[in-house]
Amino acid sequence: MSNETNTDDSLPDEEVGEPRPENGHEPPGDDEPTIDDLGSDVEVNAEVADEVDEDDLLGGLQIDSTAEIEVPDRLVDQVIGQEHARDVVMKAAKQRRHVMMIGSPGTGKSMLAKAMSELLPKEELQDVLVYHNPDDGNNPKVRTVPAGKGEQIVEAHKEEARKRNQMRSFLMWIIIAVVLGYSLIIAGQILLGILAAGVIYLAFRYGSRGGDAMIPNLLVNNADTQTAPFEDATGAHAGALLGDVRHDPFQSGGMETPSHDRVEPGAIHQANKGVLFVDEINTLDIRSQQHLMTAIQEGEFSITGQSERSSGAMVQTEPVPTDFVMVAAGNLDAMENMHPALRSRIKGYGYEVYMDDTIEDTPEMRRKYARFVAQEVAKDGRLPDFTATAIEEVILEARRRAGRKGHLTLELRNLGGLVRVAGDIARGEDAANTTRQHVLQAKGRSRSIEQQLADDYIERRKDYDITVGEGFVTGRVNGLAVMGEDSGIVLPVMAEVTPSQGPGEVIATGQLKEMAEEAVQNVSAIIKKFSDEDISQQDVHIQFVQVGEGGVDGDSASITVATAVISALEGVAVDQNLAMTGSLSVRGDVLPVGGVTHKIEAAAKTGLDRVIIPAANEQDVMIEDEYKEQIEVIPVSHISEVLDVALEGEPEKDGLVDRLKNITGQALNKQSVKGPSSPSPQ
Ligand SMILES: Nc1ncnc2c1ncn2[C@@H]1O[C@H](COP(=O)(O)OP(=O)(O)OP(=O)(O)O)[C@@H](O)[C@H]1O
Repeated sequence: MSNETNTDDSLPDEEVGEPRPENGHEPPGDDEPTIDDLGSDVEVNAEVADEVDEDDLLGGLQIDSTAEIEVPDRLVDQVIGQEHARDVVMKAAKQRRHVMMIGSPGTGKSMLAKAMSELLPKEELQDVLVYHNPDDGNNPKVRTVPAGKGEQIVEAHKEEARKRNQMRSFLMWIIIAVVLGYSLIIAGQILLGILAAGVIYLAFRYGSRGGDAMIPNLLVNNADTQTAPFEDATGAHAGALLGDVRHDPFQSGGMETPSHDRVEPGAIHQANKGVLFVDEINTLDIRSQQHLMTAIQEGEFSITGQSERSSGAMVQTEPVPTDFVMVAAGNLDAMENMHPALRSRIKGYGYEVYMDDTIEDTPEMRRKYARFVAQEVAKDGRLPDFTATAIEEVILEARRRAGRKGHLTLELRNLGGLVRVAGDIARGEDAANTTRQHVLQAKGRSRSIEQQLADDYIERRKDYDITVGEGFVTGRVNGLAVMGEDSGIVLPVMAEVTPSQGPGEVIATGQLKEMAEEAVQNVSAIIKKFSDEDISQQDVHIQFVQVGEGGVDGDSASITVATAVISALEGVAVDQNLAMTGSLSVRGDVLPVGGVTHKIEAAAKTGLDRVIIPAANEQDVMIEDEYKEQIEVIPVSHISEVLDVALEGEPEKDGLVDRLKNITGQALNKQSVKGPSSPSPQ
């Protein structure tokens, strides 16, 4: 999904409420660049087949390795997918607007923010100097000059001070010579002469410090900056974000460091005329968020000591420019928990954009993924080039990780991790190229913590034979859940239905209570419709066996809970060689859930023979070849089909299960989509 504020070109600006200018930022003009005129149509610079075979994993690229793929110079051209975000970043760079990017980790938020800094005009960059204020030592003066001038000014002051010091030294030695000469030769007082010379020396030393105090402190130096600054203030403490004034242990008596020399810039000052990037913005403390807001609003922010007990707190500079464009990033939580006024400031004066997690799998896109592999190889600088088949394997993995038919994942940081591990393996073997074999090995090695935990969990369960049940058990169903982002796990659910003293209750523990209650409510509506039984008069106990290390996503276990409850209620046993995932609607429909591929693989790894998934998810199944032979996938669209597959034997005539199983009008769809068909109970 992609969504953004105020970027729909098809609407007139007034109608969409184009953001208002702030800090003298340019109002949007008609000549805004589009992606095309800023060079979005980046084609991989290698030979492409005249007629592209739709199934060609390289999208028609005719290459032997990544060495033949040219990587574009500009970061903005290296971004894969995220067309909306790219478009927004380009507009925002032109108009100097703030941007909020919300989306999954590793989808290119900081990359785009950095790309934005490359698009900002370099000519506007400034240096900032802090001067001693002779009228008020605690209120240093601030001056702004064009980039590169700051160093020259400081050098000129240093040169002047050097000359002054030379002059003073010269004068000092003459006076010392005169005093010593007079004392020794005329007065004959050696001791007094040496003492007087020492006093003169010290007086000159202290005196010269006043000259040093005139040298300004070059707070922000953009002399060698190639692009507009990019400052990452993620997780910065107040001093690093807002600037600070160091403590001075001497404070007075001639030994002190002048206050302007103790001033340190914050990220907001260093980002002046550039981009300030803040990831997980909600993790900044409220005071910092408020100050950030002031800096955005005023375009300048004085620096003061951040620690109240330090002498730096007495110092406050004149305002220092903070004319930056802010790119705030994070996931949905970050947006909800950020300071509301800061959020509305970004909203009112900028754009909001939701990052895509996946992108449509087209030949053009696959060519860009090939370029992505080349980019990662070039960025690392040490990895052997990837062969064409190695690139194909990475693209296959991008498909698999998308978890959505016809799409490729855009969580490219993780995919880049796979590229690096594969390259490192090849490098370790001194191979000339990274091959498909290396990528396959890397897939095994670059397992996330959750994956390792899940695999370990599956191994241990095998030891105790907890999950892989032979035969049929009443009230116990193998559910499936996802740990982290990419690891499935088998999660058995147990149900027991007992008569209640008062109104019935759903008794479930921990984080899953809510989900269990909803599942039981939905199944009780269905049960009521097909039998005289009212389970609201009974206590339903639900246990999720050994949950703890991971979580269950949303209501994906609700058909599992429903099946366990029906099984317990009717005393009909459930096939233990089967796992299931799916969300249950109040009408008994089985609705789609996330992570089906990982769940199916977990069931296969655990040794189960069959797995039920929602029919709507059938297209998302991208299981590895090795599991295809091991497990039969049964897509279903109604709870009646689930019961049909999962429950043992023929139901009692006209009983609840019989009625549920025979719901008319439901197209039963139980063919296997993957693997050999194995007998499934009808
Ligand atoms: N859309 C993309 N196109 C090309 N490379 C990408 C893309 N997204 C991520 N990458 C690769 O992943 C790396 C990390 O991405 P980036 O730091 O921009 O992610 P992020 O969205 O800011 O994540 P987080 O919020 O965790 O910081 C990039 O340096 C780049 O190599």
